[in-house]
Amino acid sequence: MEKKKVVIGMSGGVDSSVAASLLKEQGYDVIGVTMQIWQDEDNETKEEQGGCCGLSAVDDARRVAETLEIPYYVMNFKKEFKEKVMDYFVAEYQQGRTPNPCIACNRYVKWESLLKRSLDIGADYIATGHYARVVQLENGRYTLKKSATAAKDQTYALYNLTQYQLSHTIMPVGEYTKDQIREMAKEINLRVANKPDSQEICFIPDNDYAKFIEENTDTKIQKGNFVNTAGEVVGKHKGITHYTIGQRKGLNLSLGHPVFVVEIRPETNEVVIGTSNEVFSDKLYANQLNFMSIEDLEGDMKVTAKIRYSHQGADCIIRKVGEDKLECVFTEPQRAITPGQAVVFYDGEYVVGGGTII
Ligand SMILES: Nc1ncnc2c1ncn2[C@@H]1O[C@H](COP(=O)(O)OP(=O)(O)OP(=O)(O)O)[C@@H](O)[C@H]1O
Repeated sequence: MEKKKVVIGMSGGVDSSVAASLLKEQGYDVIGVTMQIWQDEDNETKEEQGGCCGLSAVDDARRVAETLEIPYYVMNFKKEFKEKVMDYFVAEYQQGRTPNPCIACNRYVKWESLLKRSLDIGADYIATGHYARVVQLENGRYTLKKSATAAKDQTYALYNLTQYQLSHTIMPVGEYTKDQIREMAKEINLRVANKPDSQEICFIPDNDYAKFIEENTDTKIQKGNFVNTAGEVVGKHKGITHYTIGQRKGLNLSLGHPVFVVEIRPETNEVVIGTSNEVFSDKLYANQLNFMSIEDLEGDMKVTAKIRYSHQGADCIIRKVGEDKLECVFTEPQRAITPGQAVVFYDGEYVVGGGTII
């Protein structure tokens, strides 16, 4: 029988390198691909342009491919990444929301663009080093199951993959712990075995989001008022792009008690601050819905919801309140429900679906 062909996205890190090796062991015909996504053309030789797709990533990935004796290519996805990830990131902040660029990158760049190009060159699947497991349920639907190590689980950032995309996806490292993956990397003599995990947002290496936004927009970021929940002006803010819900640091307000951002109002350029109690809420609405384990939501459903990557999850009831809108009511109020972030629903270990908090 002819071997199934898999394109593995290689970022030069430990996880995707071991994923490539596991796929080879499992008998697939494996092709390594590194996507070039964000570095500036003029700066390609600069060391600090590393990221997950700079020169050192390509060098590392190429060496791993040589060690594993698999064909290796570098593909350019800068246009897709700029449009679907960087431009979206800037636009969302300007609208007073807090975006999640990794989720946009996963769906549109990794799964839409890379999957398409991979199928075009004759592949049957794409694979990544994400900590998650693709499973097909008894009802025939594909979904994601949390990774064996809860602490590394990345299903949150993958909730919006479609059924078609999931049916062409393999995530080989989801069954293992990070320690096991590092062990395997050593066994197969991968030089990248001790490489640290990648951090934060890849295209903003110094983590200064506001500076990045300012440099990537023609619209001038305007200073405005901090107001309290009673509507009184209590200070001046640096521009709404500097803030997110729940933020306490960097407000430069001394009101005699701790204050937090509770709302951002782009239409009036106001940042609303409140007490720690006012950052809590027991309800959210979401749109841009995508369901995995179920075809659609009918009636009420009891699930666990994660409202940000680092959230441990909370019990709630979800129900549709429009064609592309749902309401989620938590058993206990949750801190800092943030518009623009994803909310992902779980039934035990399995992803039910998710959406964008509005
Ligand atoms: N530039 C890229 N080119 C190809 N695939 C990529 C690229 N960046 C990320 N990926 C794929 O997405 C997966 C998850 O990426 P993420 O940034 O979350 O993890 P990572 O720490 O880079 O993982 P790794 O240890 O494999 O480097 C990677 O394991 C890899 O398969």
